[in-house]
Amino acid sequence: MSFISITRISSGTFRAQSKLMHRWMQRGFSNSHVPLKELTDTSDRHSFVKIVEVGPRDGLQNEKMIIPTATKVTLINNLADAGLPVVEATSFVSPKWVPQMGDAKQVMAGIDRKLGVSYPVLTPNVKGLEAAIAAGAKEVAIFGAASESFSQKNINCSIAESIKRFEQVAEMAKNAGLRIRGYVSCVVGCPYEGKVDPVAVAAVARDLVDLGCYEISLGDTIGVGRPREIQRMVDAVAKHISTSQLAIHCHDTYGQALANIYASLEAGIRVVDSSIAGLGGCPYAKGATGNVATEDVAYMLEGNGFSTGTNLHKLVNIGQWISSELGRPTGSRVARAMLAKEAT
Ligand SMILES: CC(C)(COP(=O)([O-])OP(=O)([O-])OC[C@H]1O[C@@H](n2cnc3c(N)ncnc32)[C@H](O)[C@@H]1OP(=O)([O-])[O-])[C@@H](O)C(=O)NCCC(=O)NCCSC(=O)C[C@@](C)(O)CC(=O)[O-]
Repeated sequence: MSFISITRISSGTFRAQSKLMHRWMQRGFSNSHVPLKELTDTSDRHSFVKIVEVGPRDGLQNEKMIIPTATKVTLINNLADAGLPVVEATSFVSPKWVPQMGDAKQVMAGIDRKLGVSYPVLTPNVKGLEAAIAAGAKEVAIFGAASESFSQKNINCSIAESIKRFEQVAEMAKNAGLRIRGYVSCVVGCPYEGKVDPVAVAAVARDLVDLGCYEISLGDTIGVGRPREIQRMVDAVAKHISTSQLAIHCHDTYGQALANIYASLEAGIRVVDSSIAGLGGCPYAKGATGNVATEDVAYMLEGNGFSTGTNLHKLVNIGQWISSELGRPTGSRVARAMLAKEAT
């Protein structure tokens, strides 16, 4: 298992980290359990962590009140301006299933496409893919699950059927020159089946890579995971897929998200999904709360020797704005703390 993506760090950093790895291996530790402090405590402390902002899609999809398209467009543009390299914009799913995403085409037509920023969209089937291509999407995401019941509830088919369906979507997407990201939901727990076997997660993740996904986002959909479970799960997946191709996607239902992200960093992951102001929840995962807040992730990473390319003050303001549009306080603890400090 590789502990860090060679492509994302300088060769000097890599050499320094390789030495550290070697030292730790000699002391009988596996490479996934080298203390993060030592991994990042090198001459070049700033290894980059890519934050994938999922607020406009995952964050808003569960909102009951239909949000104006113009608000969604402003949100996406502002998030890109705050330095986020990836802003998941919307999903081309059935509006009968997820009414909030019914304006996907209009959202894609309204946003500015900032150079260097990716705006992926979810496409569960060929119909969704065709609509996404027509709307000018350059990157799509297919989304499966490691739990049969969740797969049925979320996309109305079994895991095996979903992979078959995605085969066609992926083939068409590749032919159209699109990048494909893959999601695996319920990587530690399922709202219908309870605990999920890491082996099942690895199998779906491997299938998605075989279909051509460049990155697999491992989703703790209902936020039940704890650091050791997350680390065990990542280790199981990493037996089949390099950690340089993995992302972690944590919901914060039990308040474990940041700890789980930290555990994923220790396991070698360098891509983190998050949602501005902690918005979110999956319509087919009852009781699950929002994603981990982007502001909280950026604060933690930047304070631990990683760079994210984001502007925390801008993120806090955006989170505050969208939360007020939705009529609720921000779910970001960092934002609350910073705003309280500013107010004094
Ligand atoms: C997959 C389907 C479509 C199957 O749904 P189905 O009912 O089996 O599909 P169907 O092919 O029988 O079609 C039913 C109707 O939907 C239409 N339809 C069919 N497809 C589309 C489409 N793409 N766009 C627009 N319309 C569509 C289709 O045309 C038809 O319309 P009708 O003839 O009845 O008027 C449905 O189950 C669906 O849309 N599911 C999406 C659910 C969803 O979006 N869930 C949230 C995202 S996943 C998530 O949040 C987890 C994640 C990724 O964040 C990671 C994590 O946290 O774990």
